[in-house]
Amino acid sequence: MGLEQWGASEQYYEIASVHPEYELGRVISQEKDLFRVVMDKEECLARVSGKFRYNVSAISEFPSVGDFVLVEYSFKGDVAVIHKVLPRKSVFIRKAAGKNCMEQVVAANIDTVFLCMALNRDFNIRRLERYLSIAWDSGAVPVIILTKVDLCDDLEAKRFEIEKVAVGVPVMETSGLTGDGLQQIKPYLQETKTVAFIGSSGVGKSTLINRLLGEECLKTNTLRKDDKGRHTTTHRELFLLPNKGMVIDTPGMRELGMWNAGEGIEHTFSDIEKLAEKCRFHNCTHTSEPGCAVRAAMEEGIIDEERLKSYKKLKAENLYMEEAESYMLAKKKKFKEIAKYNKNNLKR
Ligand SMILES: Nc1nc2c(ncn2[C@@H]2O[C@H](COP(=O)(O)OP(=O)(O)OP(=O)(O)O)[C@@H](O)[C@H]2O)c(=O)[nH]1
Ligand SMILES: [Zn+2]
Repeated sequence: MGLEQWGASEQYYEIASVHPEYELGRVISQEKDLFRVVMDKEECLARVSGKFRYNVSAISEFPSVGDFVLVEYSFKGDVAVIHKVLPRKSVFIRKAAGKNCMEQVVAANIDTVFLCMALNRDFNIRRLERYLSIAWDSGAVPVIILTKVDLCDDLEAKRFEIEKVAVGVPVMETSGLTGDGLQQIKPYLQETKTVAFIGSSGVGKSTLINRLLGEECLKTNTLRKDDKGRHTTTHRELFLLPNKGMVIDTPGMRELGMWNAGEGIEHTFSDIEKLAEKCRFHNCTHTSEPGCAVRAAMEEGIIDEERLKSYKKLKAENLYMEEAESYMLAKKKKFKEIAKYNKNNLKR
């Protein structure tokens, strides 16, 4: 079975066979510059090679949880060396938190991305549009998981709001407390498939995963717990569900900034995009131009004003980051940023 149970396909083995000096592996967790990698028969800790570090031209090129990599591995206990990250079939990227112009890979090679939002105060349709945009851009298939259904007393109203923004996306109502709705998640947990749980801190991602692990009869629960028996996710980690694929748990995110997610935004707001084709000016900003089909639709109540605002905001933010990045690349500042990232990551 080996690495196949961790999702390694024929294609990855083929690429690896060109480099017999290296072993194929998958990154299952990361702490600073140290990666835990599973291989066909063994597991090891690994760092990227100096050459890799030197040649990298974007921070997103560094290995991340879910990545398939080629490692140089000799003895158990030794820190192995990562030489290559294999092409990703999907990657969920956000702008790293803070004022910098850096991207952060949240998870790679995922099949389904569970966008988790709690049905209590965390509920925020505008944030969901943001998550959906990045998810559609990632190449993974988004599914919306509404959590803490036991705490919700206006389910109908919330369902109605979700329906307006999540066309064509499956929506599940769940409770990690009562176990409600868990059955709907199960069809996505399949051998060789990887799912990731993404959402704000405290929405109940780990509670759901714990339940899923429990119901899969995992004998030793590998999720770490703090002294209160509570689990707080501090870093991303990929878990194997026996015969039922893989799960990536991610720490809760406060900010989810756009990073080259233009196509995802277009997909998420395809209703507005379609209307925009009918605007008189092809570069219409849908603010005050005559013959604007988008504003007309808004005035008729077909499009929510808040949704239009959200669309414009995400587009502007995305464009700003794209421009900032090309400016940094042109001024070679991007490389300084990578060097700084390298330095910070090597500090222990
Ligand atoms: N009422 C209720 N509480 C829940 C439910 N799921 C989780 N909780 C509680 O919400 C808190 C946060 O749950 P976690 O599973 O740690 O949340 P998380 O999304 O993994 O949080 P981070 O690890 O910080 O990202 C805990 O106190 C849970 O007991 C639920 O369905 N209903
Ligand atoms: Zn317009």
